[in-house]
Amino acid sequence: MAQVAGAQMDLEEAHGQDHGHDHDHEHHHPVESEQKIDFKIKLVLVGGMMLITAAVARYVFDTQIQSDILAAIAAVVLGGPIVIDAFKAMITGKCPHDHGIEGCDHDHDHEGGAHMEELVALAIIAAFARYEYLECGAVAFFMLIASFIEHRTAVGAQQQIEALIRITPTRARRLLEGGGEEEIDAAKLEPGDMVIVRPGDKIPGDGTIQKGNSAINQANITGESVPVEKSVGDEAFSGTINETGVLHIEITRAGKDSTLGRVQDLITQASATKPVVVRMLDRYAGYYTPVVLMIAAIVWFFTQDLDTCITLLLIACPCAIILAAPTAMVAALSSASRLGVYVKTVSDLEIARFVSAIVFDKTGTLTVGELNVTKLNPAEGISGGDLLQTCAAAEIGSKHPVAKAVVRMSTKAQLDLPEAINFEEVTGRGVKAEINGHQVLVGREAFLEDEGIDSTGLDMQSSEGMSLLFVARDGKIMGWVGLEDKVRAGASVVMDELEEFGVKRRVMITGDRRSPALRVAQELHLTDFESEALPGDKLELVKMLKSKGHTVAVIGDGVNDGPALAAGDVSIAMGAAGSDVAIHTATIALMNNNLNRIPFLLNLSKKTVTVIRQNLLGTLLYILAMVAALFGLGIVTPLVAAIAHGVSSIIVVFNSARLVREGENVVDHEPVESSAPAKRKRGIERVEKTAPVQAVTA
Ligand SMILES: Nc1ncnc2c1ncn2[C@@H]1O[C@H](COP(=O)(O)OP(=O)(O)OP(=O)(O)O)[C@@H](O)[C@H]1O
Ligand SMILES: [Zn+2]
Repeated sequence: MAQVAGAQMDLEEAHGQDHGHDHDHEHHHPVESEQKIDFKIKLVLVGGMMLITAAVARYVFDTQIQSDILAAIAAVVLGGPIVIDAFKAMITGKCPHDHGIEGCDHDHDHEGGAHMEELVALAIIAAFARYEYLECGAVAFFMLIASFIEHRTAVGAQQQIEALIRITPTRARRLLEGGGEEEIDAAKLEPGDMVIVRPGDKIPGDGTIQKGNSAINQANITGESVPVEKSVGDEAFSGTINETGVLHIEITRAGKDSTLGRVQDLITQASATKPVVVRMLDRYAGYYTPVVLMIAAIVWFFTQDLDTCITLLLIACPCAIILAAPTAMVAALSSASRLGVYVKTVSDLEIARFVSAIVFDKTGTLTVGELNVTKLNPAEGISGGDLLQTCAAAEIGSKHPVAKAVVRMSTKAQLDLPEAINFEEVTGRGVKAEINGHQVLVGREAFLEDEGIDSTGLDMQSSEGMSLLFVARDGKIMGWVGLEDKVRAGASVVMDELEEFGVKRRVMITGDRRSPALRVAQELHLTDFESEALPGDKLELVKMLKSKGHTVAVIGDGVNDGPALAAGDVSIAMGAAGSDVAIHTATIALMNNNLNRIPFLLNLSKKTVTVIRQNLLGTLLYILAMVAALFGLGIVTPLVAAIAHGVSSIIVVFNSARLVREGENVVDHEPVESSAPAKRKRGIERVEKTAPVQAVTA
């Protein structure tokens, strides 16, 4: 009980952060279902009271007539809707157990072909026909209670979708060109609009901060508990909460196109997909009801005892079986999304527990991806300033982390950058541009070599552990720029957890040089690494690992690694918030950059499957025990069966709800952790002796 309440609190909290003006909005679907559920609650309360009164009346009065009249009314009040729903379902072929999501066709798919209320409806009718009103009412009562609990707990798919709809911003304050501001519907925002967001307000769309700085609580989207400091030039996401400062934001994406909109799509899609077990059950579902009815008919033929038949129908009603997998899946999806992990189809969640090899990208995945220029090594006759200036001028058009680092450094050094023309970027290799009439090349050593540039004369002594950019002008080498990156905080802990989980090969592949790659590989206890890789090599690596029988997960930032991501059995895009590519190419979108979400995901997968198995096995045992008790001992009556039926569904729902709490102990690390360069070299030696790291190709 407490667990489920806790989960609901989380959802509620997300709602509670709605400061002020967002409250009075209307969303037709949740409102509709709320009404339905409210009505059901009243029904259950009224009916339940009458039943209890009827049961008491049976003992108080000498005759049974008073009790019977009350019980009959209760039976009609409680059982009526169930019988009507079941009839409707039989006629339309739709599952009566709708989750209240309007226009969501997947509902009846969800429950498969087994219309779980048909058998109960039949039992209700049979009991009513035999004047067993009290039993009849009790059956319906427990049935309603069970379905009510399913709806109310966080296990209801709808709960999760509702929570996301609640965080959708509804109002925005748009800045007018002539000064001043107007309040408009957030849905009416368009790219290019400038909005003002005050502390406590929700950010109405994705956009870039143009003025001000603030701490932004992004927990809604990225699952990071700690607010993120943002200032001019940073990206802000729809539905996140501005905590401290006043911001002017230029909208880049609004409504459905925003990160929030995409996340909502992902959740809706994911809860419409089916786990493998359910697909299997579906195949036989169509036969289930007829078979049970036949058995009941045979039993009746031999025993002539309608009570036994009614009891049998109740025992055989597969509510708990039908709830077993979907409730667990939805609970797991919801705890994943709380940590910023969005799974597109539930089968990915099932596969994740088998992962035995993981391929990581280096830059931006295992490392922070924010490089720093730490050394300039100009060739003879070239000044350091000239080298950096030329390099930065050529790189200004590139979005690669190395390019950003070089440009940032040149700004710091207050260099004026001449304009580059005929800029061209060769993916994973480097850039070409014309600067002040000179042909400039910047990139990896092999890139310059291919262009016929000789870099052998350069001093390479101090390049150990650094990423290098080689710069050439008019066919002559100018020198290299040395850059360094930091390994992500907590990455080595994550690697240890992965090893413990059974991920035998933890492989890094990078386009970078061998020396910095080796450094990262050793620092993180990776099993293999491949350096100086070309974009196509990632795909080859994934294929190779698969051919060795591994279930492979690929983790990247979605840039340049689309094919490799697509080839993985599971693919995870890191830092997917704000990146359309990443959300589209990967099967799992990780909205933040915390590597600790990976072991969490693998463990969640394992636990989810365990919970599903517990649910199924437990239910089967319960059914067998009930059947044995019915025929062997004759101690099971319709009333007992009705209670047991409701209880079994409730147990399944609560067991699944345990998954909602998964990941509550996942802590986010401080964003940056650095290893002091001086210690590093000695470190390498030590690690090498204890944990040999081999190149993949070897
Ligand atoms: N815009 C660029 N300017 C200069 N060099 C580049 C550029 N893009 C790529 N390179 C060179 O090509 C190499 C490989 O780039 P790539 O993007 O494939 O990998 P990476 O960023 O080094 O690492 P990872 O593969 O781990 O993300 C880089 O290390 C760099 O030397
Ligand atoms: Zn049932």
